Amino acid sequence: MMRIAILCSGGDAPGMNACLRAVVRTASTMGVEVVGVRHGYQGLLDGDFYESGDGTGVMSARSVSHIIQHGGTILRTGRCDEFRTASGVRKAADTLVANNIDGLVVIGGDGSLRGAIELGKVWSGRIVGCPGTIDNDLAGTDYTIGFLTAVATAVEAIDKLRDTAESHERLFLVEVMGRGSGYLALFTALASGAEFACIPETPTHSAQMVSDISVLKKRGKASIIVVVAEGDDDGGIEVLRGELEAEGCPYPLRSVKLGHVQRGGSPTPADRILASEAGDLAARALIDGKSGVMAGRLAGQMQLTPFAEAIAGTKTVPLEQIQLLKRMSV
Ligand SMILES: Nc1ncnc2c1ncn2[C@@H]1O[C@H](COP(=O)(O)OP(=O)(O)OP(=O)(O)O)[C@@H](O)[C@H]1O
Ligand SMILES: O=P(O)(O)OC[C@H]1O[C@](O)(CO)[C@@H](O)[C@@H]1O
Repeated sequence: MMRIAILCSGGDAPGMNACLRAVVRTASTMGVEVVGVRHGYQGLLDGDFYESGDGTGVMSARSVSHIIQHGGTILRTGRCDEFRTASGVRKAADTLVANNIDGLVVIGGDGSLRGAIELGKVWSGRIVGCPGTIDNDLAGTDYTIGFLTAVATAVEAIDKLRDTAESHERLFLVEVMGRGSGYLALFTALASGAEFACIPETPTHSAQMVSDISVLKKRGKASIIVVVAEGDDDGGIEVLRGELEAEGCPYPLRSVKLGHVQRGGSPTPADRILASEAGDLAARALIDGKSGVMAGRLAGQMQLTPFAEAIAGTKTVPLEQIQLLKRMSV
């Protein structure tokens, strides 16, 4: 009987559970045993398996009942420094061999897929990835699992901040996550009606911003929301706040970091469906003999993309949406 393992790695993302459920159920239906690995790659180093009750670590279709709606991951996740070393990767491979594992599904972001590439160099088993990260920084999929939920969470927070901004006639700087990508900031800004998005992909000029903000003030805008990506080139939300103040920003300023709030919570239906489709495709592909590929959805079509292409950094925020935000902020 074929045996595959599954782990979640990197930051948790809403929909990881839905993806896990899909892998377990599709594989079980195809007569393949699924062993859950806890705490990401650290679990491979430690032989830390899902607590199945019988010591096998095997996840049945019932073990993933009613998790589709929950954020986080029942397998736990993690960032593992030892796995970044050659000896760590070797140790992980040894665990897989010792447990007769034929294939591995990795749910995680670009770092997790880099790790999968390294593992594939020393382990003869097959590896398939699913894009689980709120950053949306992987090519080979329009959206990563968790991204749209994180956008929804940030938008909900900004809707509340807008009430205060409007009542006090203030400008709020709101920092969102996204690591080196501006996707989360740009989509959050578009969906919340924010006036500006400061993202790593475009230069942030505080003097120009104050000039634009002053025009909006004259046009009668009571409040301004500026969404700032954590990876913005200007140096972060507090640096930008200081610059806007120094340049004579015509509104009183407040700054809010949304932080890890964006990572948690129940996945949206769109994320649950994407996660289910990706997990199902990953399981079928692995059982079919595929390896070194990530399951994603591009323009409505589920497809497999080689790891190297998925992490190549070729995915850029849509320029037309940057322009759309400008046209909406008048
Ligand atoms: N170059 C690499 N070689 C070996 N392992 C790696 C490499 N890069 C990352 N990893 C492993 O993958 C883990 C997860 O990577 P990382 O922390 O970058 O998160 P991620 O998968 O990009 O997810 P997220 O986008 O949510 O942060 C790392 O902690 C490490 O164990
Ligand atoms: O949870 P940690 O380890 O602090 O990592 C935070 C990072 O993880 C992410 O949430 C997901 O990659 C990034 O947006 C953020 O920069």
